[in-house]
Amino acid sequence: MLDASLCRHTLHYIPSGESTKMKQYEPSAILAARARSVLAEIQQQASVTRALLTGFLIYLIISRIQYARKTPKVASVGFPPIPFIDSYVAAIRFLLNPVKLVKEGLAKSKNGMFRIATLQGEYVVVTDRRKVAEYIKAPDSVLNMQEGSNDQQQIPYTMGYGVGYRTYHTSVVRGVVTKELGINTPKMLDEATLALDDLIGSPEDYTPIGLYDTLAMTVARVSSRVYVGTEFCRNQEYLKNAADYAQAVVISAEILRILPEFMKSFVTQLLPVMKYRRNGAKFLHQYIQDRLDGKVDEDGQKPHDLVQWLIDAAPPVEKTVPQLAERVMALNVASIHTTTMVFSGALYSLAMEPERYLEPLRQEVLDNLEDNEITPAMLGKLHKMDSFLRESGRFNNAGLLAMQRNVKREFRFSDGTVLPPGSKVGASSLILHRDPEVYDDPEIFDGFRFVGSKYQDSKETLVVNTTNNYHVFGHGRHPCPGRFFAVHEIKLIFCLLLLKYDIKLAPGDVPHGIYIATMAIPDTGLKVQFRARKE
Ligand code: HEM
Repeated sequence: MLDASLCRHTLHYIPSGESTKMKQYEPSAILAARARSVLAEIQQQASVTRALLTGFLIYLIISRIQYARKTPKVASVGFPPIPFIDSYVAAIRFLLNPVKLVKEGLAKSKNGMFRIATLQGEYVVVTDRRKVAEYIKAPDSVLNMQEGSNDQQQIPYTMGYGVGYRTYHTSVVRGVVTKELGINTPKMLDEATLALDDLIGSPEDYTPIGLYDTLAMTVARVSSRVYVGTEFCRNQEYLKNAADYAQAVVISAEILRILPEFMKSFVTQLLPVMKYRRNGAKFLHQYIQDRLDGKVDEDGQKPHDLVQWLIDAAPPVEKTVPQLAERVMALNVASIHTTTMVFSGALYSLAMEPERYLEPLRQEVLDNLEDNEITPAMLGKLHKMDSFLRESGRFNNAGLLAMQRNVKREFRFSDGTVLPPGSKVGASSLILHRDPEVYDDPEIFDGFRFVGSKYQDSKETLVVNTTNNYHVFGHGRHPCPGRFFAVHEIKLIFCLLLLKYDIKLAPGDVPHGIYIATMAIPDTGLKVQFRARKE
């Protein structure tokens, strides 16, 4: 066998046409020498192949060991028993059927935790409020929030390096943006009134209005009045660019997440998200430059708006026009669709049962007006509205993976379960917002659930107060600092809507919210019927 194959191999080197002739005169010693060299060559090739295969095998073993090291030992769902591709298959299964998998995980898990795979990596999903209470207290050196957000939204690429790593805007939002809410209320009311007049008008009969887009543009306009003043908040192109940018961030993050790190900067330049970011910077360029040059109000005072507050707080490296523009755009992302999703969920619930909720909510507003005016103080007295918004958040805005944290140093739960460095953890609001030990009849929407003797004076149950079982705004060390602004804005627009309109859904219409991976997305296409109220 060996000989025959050797001969075939030897003849291979003989030019065609001469083979028979040459073979006749070739002495056997030469043939043997050739055979030996070919054998050596084959042996060499075989050993190279063997070395390559061994190297590859070692690589697979090491990567599997590393994978096992950073994989918490908890139940898992969606993973087929096929090493190396199990995580990819599980991620695709999760993408196609996220709610089913989370419910399966809940049923399978013995300790309120299970593992899923997503396109952005594997996560331990916590479904027990006692476990949420444990992990949510951990410092960022152990369970890191910003890295979790950077992963989720690919912030350093989609919104800018500074936004991802120099997060001074968080204290601006927690501080001055919240403190100046009272002063800014008249401006916000003024802008909301104008926006609703423009977008809904005063229809005499019930008229279908696309709720999501109407609210998104109203929220964008009212927020922008506080962020960048009248020059931009009434500029439709600016508002649309800001709203579209937020959506582009979400879509671009999905694409970037699956790329290796070294390709991300380059690919980001080709994605639509950059177009919106550049447009935003063009719009705001002169406005920010004037402020950096020290421009003051007509009355000689420092202006009161987001641009000024950011300039006052920014570290020197961030005090440039492009970076400040980037930061304003990033806060638009944090504000517009988040607020719209929460608000639209509540209004759909109202429009589904107007006979149950419209009059009580409206009467509460009428009873609390101060000299016929909406004021910051009266907004604080609207307990039914507050309960309605909290219940809507509990029921309608329950994502599958809130409060995502990246594990930097080993974290050990009290039952001994370990989250190794490199792993990721989050909590499932869909399960925790419907915990029957905490909420009576959790599967029923009860708009006034948090009003009444049981909850009297209980600050724990205000819409802005986060708990282990209510995380529309997160919880723990990093609750959303913009929640006071967002809720204030929603309440004042809600008051105007209740005072101005009758609201209902057309017979047979129901909102169809969906889950895209871990996010709960409300119906963005449904039309709600509005009619100017006859007093
Ligand atoms: C209804 C509207 C809003 C919702 C549902 C919402 C929700 C959230 C959530 C879930 C988090 C992450 C919390 C965590 O992981 O524990 C967060 C963080 C944040 N939000 Fe909001 N948000 C809203 C409005 C706003 C607004 C209007 C602003 C700005 C004015 C804002 C600025 C921020 C910032 C800066 C963070 C990061 C906080 C940190 O790093 O500690 N949000 N928000």
